[in-house]
Amino acid sequence: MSLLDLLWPLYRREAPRLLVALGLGLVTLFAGIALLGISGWFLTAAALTTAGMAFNLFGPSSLIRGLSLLRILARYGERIAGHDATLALLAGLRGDVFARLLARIPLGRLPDEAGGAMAHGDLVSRLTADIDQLESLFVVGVGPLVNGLLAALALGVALALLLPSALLPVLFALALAIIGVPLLLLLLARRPARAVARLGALLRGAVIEAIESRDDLRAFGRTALAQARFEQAAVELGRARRRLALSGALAGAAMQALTAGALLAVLLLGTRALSSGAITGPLLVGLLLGTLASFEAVAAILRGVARFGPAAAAAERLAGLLDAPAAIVAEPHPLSLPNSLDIAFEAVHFAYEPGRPALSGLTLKIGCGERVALTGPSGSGKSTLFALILRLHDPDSGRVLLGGIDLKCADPDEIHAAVAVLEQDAPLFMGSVRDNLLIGNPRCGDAALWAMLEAVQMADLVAALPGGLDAFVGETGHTLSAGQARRLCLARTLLSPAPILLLDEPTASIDPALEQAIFEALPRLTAGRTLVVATHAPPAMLKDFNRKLHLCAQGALEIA
Ligand SMILES: Nc1ncnc2c1ncn2[C@@H]1O[C@H](COP(=O)(O)OP(=O)(O)OP(=O)(O)O)[C@@H](O)[C@H]1O
Repeated sequence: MSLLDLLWPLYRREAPRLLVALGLGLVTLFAGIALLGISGWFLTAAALTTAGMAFNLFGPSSLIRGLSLLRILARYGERIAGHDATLALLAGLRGDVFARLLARIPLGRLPDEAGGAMAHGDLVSRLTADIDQLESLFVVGVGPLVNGLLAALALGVALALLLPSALLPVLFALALAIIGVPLLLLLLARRPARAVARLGALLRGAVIEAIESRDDLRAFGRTALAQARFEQAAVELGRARRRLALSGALAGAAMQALTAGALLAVLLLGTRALSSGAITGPLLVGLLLGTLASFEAVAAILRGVARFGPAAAAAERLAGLLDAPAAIVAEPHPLSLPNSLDIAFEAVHFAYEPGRPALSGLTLKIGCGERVALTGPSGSGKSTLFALILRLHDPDSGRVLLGGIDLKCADPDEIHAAVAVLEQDAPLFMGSVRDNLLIGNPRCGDAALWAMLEAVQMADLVAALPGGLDAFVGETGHTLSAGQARRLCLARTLLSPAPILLLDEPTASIDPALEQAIFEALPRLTAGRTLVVATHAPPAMLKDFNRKLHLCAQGALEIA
């Protein structure tokens, strides 16, 4: 999908407001040109007219007042309509891109300049700064372009009627101003604009990385390294911005020179026409000021084009993101899952990267309602097995089935309703204890939440927090210890009504006494449901499980 495919429906939705903004922009522009032209003509005519001669002051002066008022009102309306529509457009675009991004996670390699998998900061950049850049596509792009073209047309018509001798040189200057200089600017700005977008993302990435790893950086005495990386990116960004500004300045100077050239042509050829009596003095002054105002409108195209470079670079980066293949493609006519959901792996091969299999030829079956402990050395594929049951990835070969249905044929929403997971690095979200628990089951009342907190030995702690269930646990749960955050995430998963529960290292960071208590509580908390726990806990703690599966590189070996 190209960015235009994404933008087009949004533009269509906002078309009425965008058209109003465009119309009001035109009124503003022509009121401005007429104001300048008529003022010049009026002042000159008034100066040339002797006091005793009849001169209608009232008509032109009220016209000037009227035009000034019209210009102010039209500009005000244009700003409101244009920005309103643009903000709605950006909000819609951000929502659409975010939804598409979620469908593509985990992202593979993208065709970005760095050539590697995308960093966290880069993704944030694409969703925020890059989308903001697209604002210029309408507000400083389309609007000024239409205005500039119409202003040039109006000037051409006025010259053709009133001063035909100046038409050709002014048209030449206009052609250069509308086509030549913007093209030159596009060419000059292309590379620095891309560099600015890329380095801006790098800088944001450096900040995010440094903040996330601040404690380790401090502990290892490597803060200077993070500082140096940030400064290096900032210096390079500064250089790219300077190159971008320089190309804009060069194009601006060229535009000024063209304006001066056109004014000179109108002045010289107009003076000649004045002496031959073809036009009057006030008309010449009016034409000169009209030329000035028209070139000002044309120069606005350049400002739009100057912003177009960064907007095009941002659009390229967004398109790169949107064109990434979806991690999972849903079946258009999925099969419904049955009530009895046994899990089966049939000769499953899966590798995150070619040549490095995470699961090779895995075959296993877990019956409905079974409690299974999954053990195995680090890297043997326990988390990968969970990811395949959730259909976060598809196997390279073989099949994963739920209730006899190949997951590739099932509805992803049904799979996710049937399977709840506690991931190894499950996050706590910004919000209260209650908000975090209700993610597992929004229908739970306070009594059920407290009962589950009791089961994971967190009730006393939460009761002691200011606000209890309403206590704020902060971004990534930083107000809790690692073990406490882990138990809150475990409670969240156990609250889910899903008939299959997958717990990946549920007792990581938890002391042995609590670990023992949690393993003892699991059969009661998960009664009647399928439970698979990936764990490195000692065998003595796993006595309540129906089966233990030991995973090794070649597949699953069952231990009695
Ligand atoms: N996102 C990923 N990209 C590339 N390789 C990965 C990714 N996640 C896991 N792997 C690789 O797949 C293999 C299986 O990893 P997995 O996390 O499933 O093992 P695990 O048994 O859960 O390990 P642990 O007990 O340490 O959690 C490992 O060799 C690992 O390096």
